[in-house]
Amino acid sequence: MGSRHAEAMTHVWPAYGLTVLDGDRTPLDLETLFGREAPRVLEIGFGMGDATAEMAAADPGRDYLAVEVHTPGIGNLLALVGERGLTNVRVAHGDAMELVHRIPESSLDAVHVFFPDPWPKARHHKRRLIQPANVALLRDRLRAGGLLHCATDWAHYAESMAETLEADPGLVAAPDDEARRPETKFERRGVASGREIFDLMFRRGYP
Ligand SMILES: C[S@@+](CC[C@H](N)C(=O)[O-])C[C@H]1O[C@@H](n2cnc3c(N)ncnc32)[C@H](O)[C@@H]1O
Repeated sequence: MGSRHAEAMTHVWPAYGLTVLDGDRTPLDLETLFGREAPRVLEIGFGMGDATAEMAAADPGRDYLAVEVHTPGIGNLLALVGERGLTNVRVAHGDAMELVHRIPESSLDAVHVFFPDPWPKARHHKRRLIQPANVALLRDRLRAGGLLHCATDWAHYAESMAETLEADPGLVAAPDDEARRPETKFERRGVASGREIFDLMFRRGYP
């Protein structure tokens, strides 16, 4: 771990970090976690977190709960949060779906899943994040009208995402929404390899 990350783990993690333990189902009190009442965005698998920090800095009226399993990414986002003085980001270390179980229903304004691991081999598709049971859980955590925004540079995953999202009975396609997000690190890699970028946006329907 570099000194920048070590410093962030010492000084930023205690205030803004959250460890996700497998099997822990204690409901999260988001108002206490963020210290205010505001619309909330969940970002799943933020990688190194540069895009997350950029979005949170440009969007101070909303709170960002960002979850990642990769330790260097945790250190980097914490360092960015400290350096940029961001008070609207909380950094969760652990499995995203374990965290989702702890988020109250109808409490999120948006869920971002940007460039999740594509698991291209057919025998690994079951490891993909965007699959029916996970989508149902994510949709329940959104408020009515809340946005589920997925992006990928893998055409086959985009097709399977579209099928899964369209099949969910509580989601409505939002084709006219603008894909407003910074370019991410994995997106840059995909573009450099000549791959097309797909943004899929769905909103939770009103009951
Ligand atoms: C392909 S990278 C994309 C990172 C970033 N969103 C970007 O676009 O640059 C996928 C990320 O998801 C993280 N990830 C995979 N499974 C996860 C899980 N179950 N919970 C949290 N993060 C996960 C990985 O560690 C990795 O950093």
